[in-house]
Amino acid sequence: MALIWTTIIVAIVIYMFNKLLNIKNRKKLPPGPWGIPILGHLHLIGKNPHQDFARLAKKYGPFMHIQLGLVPTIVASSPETVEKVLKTYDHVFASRPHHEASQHVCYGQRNLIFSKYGSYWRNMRKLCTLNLLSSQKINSYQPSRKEEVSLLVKSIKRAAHEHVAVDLSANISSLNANLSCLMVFGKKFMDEDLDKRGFKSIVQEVVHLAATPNLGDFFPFLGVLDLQGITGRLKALSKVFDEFLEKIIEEHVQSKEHRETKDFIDTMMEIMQSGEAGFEFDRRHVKAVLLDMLMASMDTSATSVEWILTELLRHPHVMKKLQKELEEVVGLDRMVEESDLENLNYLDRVIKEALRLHSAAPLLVHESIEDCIVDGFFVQKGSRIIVNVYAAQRDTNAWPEPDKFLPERFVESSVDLLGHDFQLLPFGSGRRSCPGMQLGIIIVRLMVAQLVHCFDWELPNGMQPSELDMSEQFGVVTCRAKHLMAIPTYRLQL
Ligand code: HEM
Repeated sequence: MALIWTTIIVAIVIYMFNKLLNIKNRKKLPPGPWGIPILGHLHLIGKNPHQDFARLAKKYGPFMHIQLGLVPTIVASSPETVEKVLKTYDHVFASRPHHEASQHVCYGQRNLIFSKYGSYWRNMRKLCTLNLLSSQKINSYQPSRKEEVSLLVKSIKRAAHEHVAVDLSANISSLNANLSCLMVFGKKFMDEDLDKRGFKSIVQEVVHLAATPNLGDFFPFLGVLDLQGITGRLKALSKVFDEFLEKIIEEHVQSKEHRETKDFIDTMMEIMQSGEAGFEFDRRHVKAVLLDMLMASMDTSATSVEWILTELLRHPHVMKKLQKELEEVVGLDRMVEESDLENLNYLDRVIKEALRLHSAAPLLVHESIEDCIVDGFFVQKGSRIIVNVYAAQRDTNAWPEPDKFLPERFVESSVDLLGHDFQLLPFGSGRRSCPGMQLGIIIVRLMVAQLVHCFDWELPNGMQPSELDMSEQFGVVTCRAKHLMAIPTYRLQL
């Protein structure tokens, strides 16, 4: 108890000291709501922070200042202010804040996703882009994508035969987990392989804990106390992961088998053993990046596909139009091939529009590495910089009727998904944008095209499209709160 009181008193003293400093320096901060001592604005943030920030931005503007505990925070919410953050001042805002979870799970923030901006991040990003995520590497996994998607279609075909509803969310997530494991480890993992709780549930627990607001992230001196017990759980999980990764790396090292398609472990271990990385690169770095690739690829693609299918089920006329395009380009006597994807223009529009409404990562979290002035407003070094993708992608100046699902809005538009346009950023933009974008787009296109081409879909229990629950569950990725269920009918003639 005495410890907690001491902590609270120290927090109050630091808070008052910061306040006094700010008053003395009289720097003009961006507009924002009044906060309360110690907490700042933490109490204004609920289960869906992207929606809470968007509501606040309507009142205080698209470049807003808030205080999350002891951390000064800027939230950019319009395409114009997002451009300032991710383009004009990208060199200042390209770092990441302290992240208690990745300190423990990702070998002291040695991974790419959470590493601070600097030479280590630059070297690691280059290494991953060139060796793991190049076009050549992505193409080398084409056969396993084809095989895994065909297996999913076969299993759904059985459900179609019995005319029963399938859990699309679970199936999509399982397929993505398999694709990621094949790419990273060279094999799929059964549930019991990682721990008796199961591979997927362990990964999901880490992802969930990583997204849970940790007091240590907002009051750094509270980190060691672990008042919420999150750090303890993360340390236990990181031990499970570490043993798992050690075991599988060892299997790779011992294996004399020549593998035609090298998985990420083969590639990373080769680089480590050759000593050619050109920067400190040992087993901890290999393991941190392997975890990155697993976590970054599994849920982002799955969530994107889940939301795209949700919107198609809510808008049957769009589903029909997409099926018509697939019939014209592919025909009904074969399945979609990756080479067909570039000819599917309507598919492209459907995907853009669904990711505009449901970005897997609605908030991008960066950190400022130095003091700077943006449009006359002071941004302090060490500020957390939040890009509210959700708000920018629904900005009324950029998007007429922003809440409506209208793939046709892209007919005359040159806006793409690649981060050139600050009103559509599902993969981010600038230095910290997604290096797995090309792979992510292929997987999403392929899965949506295949599921819509092979099957007609109807909602179970006579549910009307307008009755579909659209609640979101915010996290490292923001997925559907409830699993998507639908009844398939097979439609190909083969
Ligand atoms: C549809 C699928 C995907 C989506 C929507 C997505 C989205 C994103 C977003 C929004 C970011 C953060 C940008 C920022 O903070 O400014 C990101 C970062 C990242 N993504 Fe993806 N991603 C996807 C697939 C993938 C895949 C397949 C991989 C690798 C196998 C990957 C690897 C990464 C990595 C390593 C980062 C961190 C980059 C850095 O901090 O420098 N992503 N992704």
